[in-house]
Amino acid sequence: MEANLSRFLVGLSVQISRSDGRVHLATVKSVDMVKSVVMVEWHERNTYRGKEVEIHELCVQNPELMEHVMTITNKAAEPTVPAPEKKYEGRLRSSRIPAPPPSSAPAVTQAEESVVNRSLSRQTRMFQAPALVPSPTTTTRSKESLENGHSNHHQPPVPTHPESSSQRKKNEKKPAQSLAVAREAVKENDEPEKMTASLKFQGRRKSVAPKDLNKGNKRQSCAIKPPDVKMKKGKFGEAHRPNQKFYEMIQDFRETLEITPVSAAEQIESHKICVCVRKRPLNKQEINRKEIDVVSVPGMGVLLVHEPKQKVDLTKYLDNQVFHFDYSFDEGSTNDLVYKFTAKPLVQSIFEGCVATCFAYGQTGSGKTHTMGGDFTGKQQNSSKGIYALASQDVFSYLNHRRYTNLDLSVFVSFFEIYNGKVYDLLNNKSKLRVLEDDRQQVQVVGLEEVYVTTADDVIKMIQAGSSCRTSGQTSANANSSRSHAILQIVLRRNDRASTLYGKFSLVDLAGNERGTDVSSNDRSTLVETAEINRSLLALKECIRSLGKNSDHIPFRMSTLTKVLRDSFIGEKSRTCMIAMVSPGMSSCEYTMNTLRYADRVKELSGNSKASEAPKAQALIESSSDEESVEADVYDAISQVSDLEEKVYVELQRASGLIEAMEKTAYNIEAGLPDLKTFSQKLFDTVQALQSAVDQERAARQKH
Ligand SMILES: Nc1ncnc2c1ncn2[C@@H]1O[C@H](COP(=O)(O)OP(=O)(O)OP(=O)(O)O)[C@@H](O)[C@H]1O
Repeated sequence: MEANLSRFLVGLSVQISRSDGRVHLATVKSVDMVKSVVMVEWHERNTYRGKEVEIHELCVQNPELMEHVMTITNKAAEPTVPAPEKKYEGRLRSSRIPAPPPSSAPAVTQAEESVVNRSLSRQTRMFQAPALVPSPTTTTRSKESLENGHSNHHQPPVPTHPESSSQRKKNEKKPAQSLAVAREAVKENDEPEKMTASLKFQGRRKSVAPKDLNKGNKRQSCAIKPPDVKMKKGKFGEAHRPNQKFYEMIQDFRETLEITPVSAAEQIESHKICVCVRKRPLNKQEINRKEIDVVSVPGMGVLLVHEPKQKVDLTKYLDNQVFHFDYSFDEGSTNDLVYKFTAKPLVQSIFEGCVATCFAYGQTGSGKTHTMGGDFTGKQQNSSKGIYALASQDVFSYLNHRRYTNLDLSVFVSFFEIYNGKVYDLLNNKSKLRVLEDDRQQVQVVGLEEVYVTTADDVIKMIQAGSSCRTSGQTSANANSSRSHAILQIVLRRNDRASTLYGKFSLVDLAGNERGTDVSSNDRSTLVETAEINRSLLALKECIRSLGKNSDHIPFRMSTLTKVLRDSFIGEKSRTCMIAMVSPGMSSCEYTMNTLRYADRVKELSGNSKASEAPKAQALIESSSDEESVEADVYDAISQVSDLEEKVYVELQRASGLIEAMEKTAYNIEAGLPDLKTFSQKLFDTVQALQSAVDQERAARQKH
């Protein structure tokens, strides 16, 4: 039967429907009766793409086929099932995803095999399983990625285009292009002229607004009709993956993206303020929960969030938000690669006398500690693989470099944390320290241990000791790591009598921002903790923005964090880098958006960054339409309102703390009132007695 059906169907040109709603022609390449599907292929954007289509779905789409298929199916007398078509196994929808090697497949029954193939295919698309034999294009990319510092088993999910290298060269010349490519993808279904218009908008962040999705034909393809109209059945059924529809929409979207990951060979640009974003891979729990990955990193500083949304009429759609930073690192990027473009240039800057600061920002579990402190093998952290250690190694390389030896410098290290506005020394049994400011506005952390070090190993040992102290201390204090800021400072001092400060590098693992706007908790300590974190993160943002504006007013007194880092925000010699970490899962989408908005605001004024240059340059070339500039204005206004909201929120929290303190005082006064009354009565009695004694004395004198 399959042979007949194959003979009939293979090579036929048929209509297929995409999960984004498009219907177009494709050629049938093979038939798989076990799965009751056909594999179709079509040409799109200079490459061949593939997809599995269920036979019944094919018949619905191509009614003229129905009769023939029925005839052949009914005629099938022999129930023997030939070996399933292997050609496209593991490729599922994209013809560019590699197939698994036959030898690696375990011996399974046909039914099992079908299930195995399906789940493999699913994973392949998400995580590019390492066991798969790569196709020629993917092999090139894998090698290239490895060389570029991308770990093999975390290859980005979107395969490369055969023309990507030439395209990449083009992109290298035009940094803004990647954003354009992403936007093009966002609008892939627009008519060409609309698409051209859409590319003109080069704002920093762009939301493909849901309001537009169902306006006439415009971007209608991004929306899924409700089930009672005409809905494509999920390949694995909604029950198997809770958000199958969104998953398919995102996968289809990704097929249109061109990937240009950060390459280790790329030129590193020096920035006064550099803002990057790093996406971690889905973790085991998220994979077990069948969470979908809603973040795409096409590279060239671009990151997309596919925010799943649903209208009141149950229409599902993606609100695709585009963000543009100085660098965007995908889930395959190693700490080495991230380090190279973020902290490494800052290490060199401290040998030029700069005050450098590198921040890791993001929600709990997004990878801040992984990036700063080193990756984990089980529960063991490999401290030599984090930015702390990599920076320390480079500090000693530079120190011994002939270019800097005549500076006659020594290296000192301190490691402390800020929890609830208080500073604790992690190199001195977590002793509590005071922060003082002198007449010249110099801030001192009184008694902070500053240890002289001679090798990177010394620093790594101190990081390990400090981190363990931090963890155990927090357990006893009932606070977890994400609720405190940890700061490692590497200080260069001249070997003169005064041990003059020459350069300083602060590496900061910030408190998680995940509960930044959570006001549902009534627990007072949580509220105070949250208010403190909010205040410090808000203060940090304001200070970096002031640095970007070259403003004289740096609001560093707003929080202990910004107080102790005051030097970082002042003057020509300041260098700052923020790495915003994001978790890719759909359940983290809101936090991811908060993180990206925050980073976006930090970056906004960093005039020397690629991120802000791209739109400016583009604006010179293309005059944006009224609609676009209104959109940009609205976005700016929203950002300002959200900043104000944050400030109001912080002030409210502070006010509520003050009210509470006043209430406490009032209560104490009230509690002390009876005593006060008794005391005043006694005083009154004493005064009376004294008065009468005085009167008696006076009367006695008069008698005399
Ligand atoms: N880029 C990455 N690649 C692989 N695994 C990662 C990556 N980033 C984070 N992880 C893993 O995710 C988990 C959480 O990461 P991590 O502890 O660094 O998060 P965090 O943001 O520091 O959280 P917290 O604020 O709670 O301290 C760890 O098991 C870590 O190994």
